[in-house]
Amino acid sequence: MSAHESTQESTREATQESAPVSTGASRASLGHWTRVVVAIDGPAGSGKSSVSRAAARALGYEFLDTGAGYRSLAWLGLERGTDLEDPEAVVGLLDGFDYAIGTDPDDVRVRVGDVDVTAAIREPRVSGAVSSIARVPQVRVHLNDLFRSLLDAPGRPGIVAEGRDITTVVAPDAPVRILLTADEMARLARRAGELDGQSDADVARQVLERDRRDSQVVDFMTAADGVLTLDSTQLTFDETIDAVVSLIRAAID
Ligand SMILES: Nc1ncnc2c1ncn2[C@@H]1O[C@H](COP(=O)(O)OP(=O)(O)OP(=O)(O)O)[C@@H](O)[C@H]1O
Ligand SMILES: Nc1ccn([C@@H]2O[C@H](COP(=O)(O)O)[C@@H](O)[C@H]2O)c(=O)n1
Repeated sequence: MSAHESTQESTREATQESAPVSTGASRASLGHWTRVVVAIDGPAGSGKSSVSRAAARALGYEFLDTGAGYRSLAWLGLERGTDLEDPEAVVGLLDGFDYAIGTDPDDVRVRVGDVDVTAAIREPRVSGAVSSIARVPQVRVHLNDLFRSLLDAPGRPGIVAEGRDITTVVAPDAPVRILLTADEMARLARRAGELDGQSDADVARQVLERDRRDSQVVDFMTAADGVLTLDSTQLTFDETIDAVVSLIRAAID
């Protein structure tokens, strides 16, 4: 049985459960983690961010959007007029990079220095530039250290972290690891019309190009050993949230 099939099976079983929310972790070992760490990866538009956030809310967990860290560094580079194709110049941005992100799923404001960049980091100019800084190894090491410290920080009994390499690099030993996928047409349809001022064709080009560049650095299209695959192509948004919550409950109850 492939990882994909076995996960669909476990998703089906888990979705049928109606167990109450549990914040304990009796079945899955937390390992060195101080709380339940849920790692979710996937390509652009798969629903990682919105689904992870809603799942965290449903479970009373925190939520960590790791892409916001990369986007914020790209935003800083654009503000300073840095050549983002020059790895040395990009590494220079890390010196004194004063970054903060909220992990309350109801308050995910993002700050760089004194500037609230929550909205700015979603602008197309940032989406178009972010892959250039994400390919610099020193950037990844720096941000991964930061992400790990947030995952292990005191707070709620669990945290859902989403990105591209959370299941494989940031927290390969997380008690729950999920690859959230959806086929290309579904992902593009979900993204279509989301970004003001851009045609659907431009949005599609941007999403596919970002995936192409990002997948040269980390593999987020296939599940690593032990990672559950959840294909949301045929699921509604609410069904996807339910499936993710059920997978988490099944793993920790
Ligand atoms: N199962 C689903 N069915 C329909 N729409 C969905 C589903 N999952 C997510 N969406 C919608 O798809 C859009 C993209 O979702 P989201 O921003 O969470 O994706 P993402 O994987 O985090 O993308 P990116 O990596 O580009 O930030 C959102 O409008 C979200 O509401
Ligand atoms: N774990 C991660 C998360 C993100 N990236 C890079 O950041 C970009 C923006 O991420 P979104 O989730 O907000 O779309 C993404 O395109 C990657 O370049 C990453 O490398 N690793």
